[in-house]
Amino acid sequence: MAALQLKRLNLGYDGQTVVHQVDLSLASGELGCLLGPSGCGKSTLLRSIAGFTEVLSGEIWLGDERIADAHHSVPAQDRGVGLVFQDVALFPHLSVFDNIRFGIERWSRADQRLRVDNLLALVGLSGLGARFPHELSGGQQQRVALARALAPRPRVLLLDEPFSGLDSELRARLANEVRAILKADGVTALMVTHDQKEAFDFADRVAVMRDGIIEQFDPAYRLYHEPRSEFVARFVGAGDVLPCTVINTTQVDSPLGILTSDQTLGYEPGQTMSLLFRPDDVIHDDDATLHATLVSKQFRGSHFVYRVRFENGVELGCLAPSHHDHEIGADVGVRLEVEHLVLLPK
Ligand SMILES: Nc1ncnc2c1ncn2[C@@H]1O[C@H](COP(=O)(O)OP(=O)(O)OP(=O)(O)O)[C@@H](O)[C@H]1O
Repeated sequence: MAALQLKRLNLGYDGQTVVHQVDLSLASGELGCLLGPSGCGKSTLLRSIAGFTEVLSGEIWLGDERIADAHHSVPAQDRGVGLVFQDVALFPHLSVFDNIRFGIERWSRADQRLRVDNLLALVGLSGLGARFPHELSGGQQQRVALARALAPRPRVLLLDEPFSGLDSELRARLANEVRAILKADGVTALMVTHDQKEAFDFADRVAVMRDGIIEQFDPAYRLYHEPRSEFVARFVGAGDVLPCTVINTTQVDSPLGILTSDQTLGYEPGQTMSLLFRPDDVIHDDDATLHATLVSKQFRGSHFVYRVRFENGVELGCLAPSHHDHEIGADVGVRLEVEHLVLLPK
C-alpha cells in the first residue's frame, strides 16, 4: 500500500484552481520531490497534505486513511505529518535536546531520552544536546529542525525548500545528508524545490510540475535521459532541440544527417519531431571527422562545456575534457554519441 497517495487532486484559492488533477503516490520509505518553476503550485500541493490548504476535489490518503477530500478534512495536528520549512524556527530559549523533544513530551521520560539521543546520532550532532540554537551553524540548525520533525515518527515528512536559506555548497551537501538520514530511519518524505541539483541529490523520484500539473514523475536518470516533453528536458538539464523527420523505426533525418537509435522510436515514418541533444551526447574529440567552430566555452573544473557551430549554422552544447583548452573561433573535432535518440513532440 502507498504511504501517501494523491488522487485527481484539484486545489486553488478564491475560486481559482492552481493545481489540476494531480495523481501522485509514494511507497513507504520512498523520497519524492516536487520540482518546478516559481508559482507552478508546489507549495500549494505540499500545504494541502499538511492540512493548510483545502481540497476543491479529489482525495489525499495517508496509508489506508483518507485524510482529505472536498467534504471532510482531518485537522492538520491530527494527520501525523512532519514539517520542515525554509525558516528553521527552532525555539531560541530551548536547548537542542528540548527542541527535539518538543513533539514527544507525552512519551515517558526514558523513551524521550532514547529517541532524542538516537536522533542526535542520526543527524550527526551527538554531544550537542545541551547547546542552544544560536550556538549552532546554519546547517546544524537545519539538522536539529529535521530531528525535531522526525521525533514523533510522522507518517510522512514534508520539506518545503528546506535548504534555500543556506549557501550553495552547504545545500548540495545537506540534500545528500538528509537523504541518507531519512533512508536510515525509513521515513517517507516529499520535498519541494526549484533547484534541479537538489532534487536529484535528494529524491528517489522527482515530479516535474508546470502550471499546476505534473508533467512527469520519474527517477532523475529517466527524467534526464527520457524526458517526455521539451519542458521537462529543459528543466532538468542543459540541452538543445533540433527538428527532425522520422525515416523508419530506428532512424531520423536531422540537420546533422541521418541518426540511428539503438531503440525502437515508436513514431510513424514522415512524422516531424524535436530531437534532444544533451551536451554529453556531443563530445569534443581531436580525431573526429565531423568538425565545428568553437563559439563559447565554460570551464567546469573536471570538463569544459563548449558551444560549437556546425557548417550549416546549427549550434549545440558539447563536452570537452578539462585539458582541451581550445581558443574561441578554433575549428574543433566533434563526435556525436547519440545511441538513444530522444524524440519529443513538436
Ligand atoms: N494564499 C494564496 N492566495 C491566493 N493565491 C495563492 C496563495 N498562495 C499561492 N497562490 C497562488 O497559487 C499559485 C501557486 O503558488 P505556489 O506557492 O503553490 O507555487 P510554488 O510552485 O510553490 O512557487 P514558489 O517556488 O515561488 O514558492 C501561484 O499563482 C500563487 O500566486
